[in-house]
Order: sequence, then C-alpha cells, then structure tokens
Amino acid sequence: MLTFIGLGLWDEKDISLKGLEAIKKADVAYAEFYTSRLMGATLEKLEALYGKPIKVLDREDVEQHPEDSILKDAVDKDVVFLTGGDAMVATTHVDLRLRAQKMGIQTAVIHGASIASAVCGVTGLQNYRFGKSATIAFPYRSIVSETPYDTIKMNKANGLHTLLFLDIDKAQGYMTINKGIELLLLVEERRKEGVLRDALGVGVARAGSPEPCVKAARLDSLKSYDFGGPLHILVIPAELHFLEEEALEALAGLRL
Ligand SMILES: C[S@@+](CC[C@H](N)C(=O)[O-])C[C@H]1O[C@@H](n2cnc3c(N)ncnc32)[C@H](O)[C@@H]1O
Repeated sequence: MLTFIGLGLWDEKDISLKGLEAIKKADVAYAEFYTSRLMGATLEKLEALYGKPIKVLDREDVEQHPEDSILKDAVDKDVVFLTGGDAMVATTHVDLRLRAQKMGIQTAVIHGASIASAVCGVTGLQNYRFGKSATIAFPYRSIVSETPYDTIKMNKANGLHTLLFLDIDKAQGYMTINKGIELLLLVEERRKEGVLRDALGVGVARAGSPEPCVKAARLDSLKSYDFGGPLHILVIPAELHFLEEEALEALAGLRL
C-alpha cells in the first residue's frame, strides 16, 4: 500500500489528522523536499511529531528509480510518502502513483493545504480566474527560459491570472520574487512585446506561516521589495475584478 500525504504549507503541525494517523500506523515513511519545503520545520521536528523515522528521497530516487526503494517497500508494507503542500499539486507524483498501480500496489491520497489555494486566500484573487501556471527556473547555462513569459502572454490574452512557482535548486537555493521578476523583465526586454508593460505583480512569501508577506505593486517597484525569507511565489494578474482590486488594496497594500 502506498499513501501520498500532503503536509501543508509551513510546519509539522499543518498535516491533517487523517494524514497523521496514516503515518503513525505505517510501516515505513518516505518524504521528498525537492518540489516544496516546510520552511518552519526540520526533519527532526517532523519525526518527533509523527513518531516515525523519515527517509528523505531526492528527485532521482523518486523519478528515476523508485522501484529500488519506495515501490519495493510498498509491495508488501504499508508505506507513506510525504510532500510539502498537496502531494498532487504542481508535482510529478501522479507518475509514481501510476507506476505503483501498474505493479499491483494499492494507492491512496490524503490531501494537504496547497500553495495553489493559499494564494487565493491571502490575496483575494479569485481561484476561477487563474489560467495555466508556470515555473520560473534558474537560468541553465545562462539561458533564461521564455516559457513563463509565454504563459503570462497567453493567460493575459484570455483575461486570466498567472501563478508562477519559483525554482528550488540544490546549488542555487530558493528563488526570490525579486529574482523571478528580474528574469521575466529580461525576456520582456529581449522580446519587446509589451506583455509586462506597466504590469502588476502580487508577491506572496511564507504562506501559512505566522508572518506571511503579501505585496502587490507594479513590477518595477516590486522587484526591489524586501519579502524576507523563503518560500516565495508570484502572481501576474490579468485585469482585476473590482472586488479583487479592493482585496489587493486591503490585503496587499496595492496603490494604483
Ligand atoms: C512546485 S510547487 C509545489 C507545490 C506544493 N505541492 C503545494 O501543493 O503547495 C513549489 C513552489 O510553490 C511555492 N510555494 C510552496 N509553498 C509556499 C509557501 N508556503 N509560501 C510561498 N510560496 C510557496 C514556491 O514557489 C515553491 O517553489
């Protein structure tokens, strides 16, 4: 049996009671922290509250050779797989689930609070107005990906907001909102299509923590705003509904 459990957004206490019960009765607990992280917790704190040692897997273990560890164990043991946020939001874990099913392993999902819904909660932007999301990745060999820019262009043309996840990289760390904006503006400068001319951005840092930071402003001023520590995420909104505008003024200090 393999149960995917979302741990929520900030620390060890964000897990659901169902999730906690499932970990306590499991034979083996695995986790991955390369797609997201609970910045308010350490592995020791998680293990202490969940009452179980946790084996942390890296991307290769999960995506290349899961049959060497997690899937092998799940054939005849009760295994839980822990991830930040919701295990099935903005991750590749559906692939792991399908692989397990093909091996005849029973699977289940216990959901956790996700950044995808928390962004709406802290900003007041309406969930149904979001289009396709994208990830702003650290440049690879100095090449800046244009995919996030194209995603914003397409969403804006359809009157939809764009949620931009910010890269987490072993060597380069957690991308900040400031760096994400800088990379978007580099593409704007190169393409000169005006997609981001006078564009608004909404930055959210540490959603789910006791001190989240939410700020909305034009990108040229937002790019130097101090959001504090990770994790960060950025929204490029389409034209705002009047209620969204009011919410951003009240909750994110928007001054148009
Ligand atoms: C690839 S997504 C995975 C989302 C996760 N599965 C979930 O449901 O929340 C991870 C990215 O979401 C953003 N993120 C996740 N948790 C966050 C938080 N608590 N506050 C701000 N941004 C967060 C960061 O940009 C991070 O790099």
